[in-house]
Amino acid sequence: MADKPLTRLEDALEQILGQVPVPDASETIDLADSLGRVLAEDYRVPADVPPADNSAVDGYALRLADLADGTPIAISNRIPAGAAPSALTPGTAARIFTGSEIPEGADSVVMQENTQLENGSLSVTSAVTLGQNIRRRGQDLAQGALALPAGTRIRPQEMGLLASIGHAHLSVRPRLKVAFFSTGDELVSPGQALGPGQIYNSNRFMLAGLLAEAGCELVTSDTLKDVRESTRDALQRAASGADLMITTGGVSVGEEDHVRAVMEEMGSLSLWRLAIKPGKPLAFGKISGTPVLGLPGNPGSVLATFLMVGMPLIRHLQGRNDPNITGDRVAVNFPVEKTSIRREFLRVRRAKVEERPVLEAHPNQGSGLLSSACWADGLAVVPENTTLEPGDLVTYLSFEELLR
Ligand SMILES: Nc1nc2c(c(=O)[nH]1)N[C@H]1C(S)=C(S)[C@@H](COP(=O)(O)OP(=O)(O)OC[C@H]3O[C@@H](n4cnc5c(N)ncnc54)[C@H](O)[C@@H]3O)O[C@H]1N2
Ligand code: MOO
Repeated sequence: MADKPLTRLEDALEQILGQVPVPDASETIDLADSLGRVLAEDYRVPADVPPADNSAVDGYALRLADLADGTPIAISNRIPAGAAPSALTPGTAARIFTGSEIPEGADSVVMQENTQLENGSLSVTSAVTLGQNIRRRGQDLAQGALALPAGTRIRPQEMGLLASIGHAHLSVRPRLKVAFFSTGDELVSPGQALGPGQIYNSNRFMLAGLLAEAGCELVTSDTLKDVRESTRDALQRAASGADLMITTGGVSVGEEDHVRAVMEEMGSLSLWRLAIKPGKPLAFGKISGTPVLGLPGNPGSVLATFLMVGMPLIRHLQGRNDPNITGDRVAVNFPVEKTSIRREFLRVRRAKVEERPVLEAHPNQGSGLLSSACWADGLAVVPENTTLEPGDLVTYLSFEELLR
């Protein structure tokens, strides 16, 4: 398998997503708890929002024609928000407030700053147009329209919108259950003293953060020794309780790289080695039917491969319908002098030079490093077999967009 050409990222994603059916389970939750969840069904609008024409300002509701001769008009009514107004007496105005329903017979609202009151009669001090300051019934959402389709990930604005159409409970996809394993004899948990040859396990914590941002439930987070049998046992045991398993490390070519070897041994390794940098040794397969994404061990590679491969897989498994991530085209302010057959993801930061956006690259792009990942706000995509000169445009993917 090592001799096979490296797989292009698009082909890898197509292969991975093609092997993984979207689960169709759902559960009912309170609207208040729905942030970050994914709608399991379409939500339609049961009744117009807003339910009636209402005022956009504090002022006076009147009939435009009654202003024609310029004489002041009497104020016949007062309509606080929440009241059901009676019809406007012809030739008069009604005191009205932002959000109050427009009384029948009124066709315009004048802001109170553009009026004068004298002896209880109203004069208008600026030009009025028909219908001004009236928010029409159904202008936000018309009855019967699709408010939000199944597959929508709920942000605060979706919570507000679902509340505005009266839903206290929602049908959502169950949170994706993810089992995570970091592998490596050298790994020690922060808080303990480092012995010779040891390093702190950073992937475990970075993955916990990434999975939380992605709205997943972390059902297992274990650290495995570089031992074939225990790696196999741990993955087999976790498979039944997880929708997805993610590992870091152990996917390269060394004899201590057991994750890939276990997948291979069990006949479930369907993808290995991608034409991306960092992240070449990424492996994908299934164990007891559960997808396993084997990310390389280097922490910089973990971040890039989680964002570029893990996130599309997670979105797919969550049944999400969001549009593809396209990024922005931004000029680089650095050269890339050496070509590579692997598409490269550089840790970059968006900056401005003479008011024009440019990308700066961190000088140290080593895949073992996280300092450059913390400095950066996104990834610049250098296509395969490409050199760049300052000023050339590349695709910039912000971490924010990638984790959406
Ligand atoms: N002969 C070859 N050697 C390597 C190749 C290759 O093609 N041929 N590929 C290199 C590339 S690229 C990568 S990436 C790494 C990936 O190797 P593994 O996925 O097997 O990862 P490990 O060897 O287990 O670890 C790599 C590196 O990352 C450190 N690490 C691992 N886990 C953690 C963790 N949880 N927290 C912090 N750091 C971690 C580990 O100590 C190693 O330094 O292989 C290259 N080699
Ligand atoms: O693929 Mo490795 O992640 O380049 O260092």
